Amino acid sequence: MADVLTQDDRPIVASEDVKRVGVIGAGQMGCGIAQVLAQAGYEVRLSDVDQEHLDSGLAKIRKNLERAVERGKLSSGDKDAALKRISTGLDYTIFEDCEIVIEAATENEEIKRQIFKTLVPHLKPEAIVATNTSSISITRLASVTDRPGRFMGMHFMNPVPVMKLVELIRGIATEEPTFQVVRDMTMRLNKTPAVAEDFPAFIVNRILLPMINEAVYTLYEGVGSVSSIDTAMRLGANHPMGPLELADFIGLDTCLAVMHVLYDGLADSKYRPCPLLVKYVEAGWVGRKAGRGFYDYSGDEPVPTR
Ligand SMILES: CC(=O)CC(=O)SCCNC(=O)CCNC(=O)[C@H](O)C(C)(C)COP(=O)(O)OP(=O)(O)OC[C@H]1O[C@@H](n2cnc3c(N)ncnc32)[C@H](O)[C@@H]1OP(=O)(O)O
Ligand SMILES: NC(=O)C1=CN([C@@H]2O[C@H](COP(=O)(O)OP(=O)(O)OC[C@H]3O[C@@H](n4cnc5c(N)ncnc54)[C@H](OP(=O)(O)O)[C@@H]3O)[C@@H](O)[C@H]2O)C=CC1
Repeated sequence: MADVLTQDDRPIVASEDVKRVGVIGAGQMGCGIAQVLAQAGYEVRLSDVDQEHLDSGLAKIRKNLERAVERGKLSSGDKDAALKRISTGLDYTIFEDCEIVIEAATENEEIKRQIFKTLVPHLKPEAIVATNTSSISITRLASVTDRPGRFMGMHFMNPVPVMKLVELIRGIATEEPTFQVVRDMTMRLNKTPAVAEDFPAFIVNRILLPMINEAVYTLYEGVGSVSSIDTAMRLGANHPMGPLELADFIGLDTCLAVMHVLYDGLADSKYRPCPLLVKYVEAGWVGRKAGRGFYDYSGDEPVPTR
């Protein structure tokens, strides 16, 4: 532990002392984050509310690493070592020895607030808490913890092992040493940080999600079909995925949650979630992870639903 005192007079962990990192939520993001942490040499503690999610998450990480070995990007020994560094558990006692815990559970403020309240009594006093939220106020989330100075946003992009960016967001109370430690960790993960202020949806999603929402309006108003909209944006704007394909990839529940945060937080009607997006989420058609969104994923190839 470094001998650095900050506003709340407790020593804060130093970058070189960060060895054990917790991840809360074994969904697509939590598993991706756990994978890149383990590959970078951190001991990872991964938790979720559901043992099945932990089992399927670990299987997904194993598959990703095996694919990297097959493609000659990773040695078999490094794959085994990375897998060995990940342990799992259903309760927060697994985080007692962690220097940093990254929350990557469902994009729902109430769920996240509950997680942080339950989590902090289990942490070392000097531990840092980060959230991978796509949109929610870092300052508000920090305020439910006993350590707003040791709290910040660390927003990875999906798929985590491939995407180079991590948005770093300070809340109003985030202390500089916290920021430095999280930035150093971002670099060790071989990612590029971009600093964003604590405004609804930060930078990437402030720009990307209204574009996706507009694509859903374009579908809703019959301007184009699912495949024509996606083809238009892939070939016409050189996007690697069409906006509806990307929405399914992100999760329509997450897309809708981000639009709500933009609409509520910025009080501007241009962020109104498209009613068709709302309907798909209400139907449980939340994208790839549910087997159905703007595409149906039950067959060999995704089939457009409209
Ligand atoms: C919502 C938020 O809060 C913020 C966000 O994340 S917004 C979403 C941001 N992400 C994007 O915009 C992604 C857009 N899509 C893409 O960039 C690309 O389609 C893609 C990288 C996902 C796939 O690329 P592709 O060229 O079509 O596919 P493919 O050739 O199969 O894969 C390229 C590499 O990515 C890897 N990859 C693809 N999907 C992956 C996944 N889900 N997990 C891990 N690795 C993956 C592949 O293994 C492959 O690796 P190698 O080069 O080492 O072999
Ligand atoms: N999807 C994306 O492209 C991106 C998402 N993010 C953010 O990352 C976070 C996670 O998103 P993503 O991985 O896509 O979502 P997923 O739906 O894939 O995963 C969320 C996981 O969290 C679990 N969970 C729910 N409540 C709790 C809890 N109290 N404690 C622990 N785990 C819990 C869920 O379980 P169950 O399903 O049983 O509820 C699920 O396994 C969100 O904040 C999202 O905004 C950030 C960048 C990109």
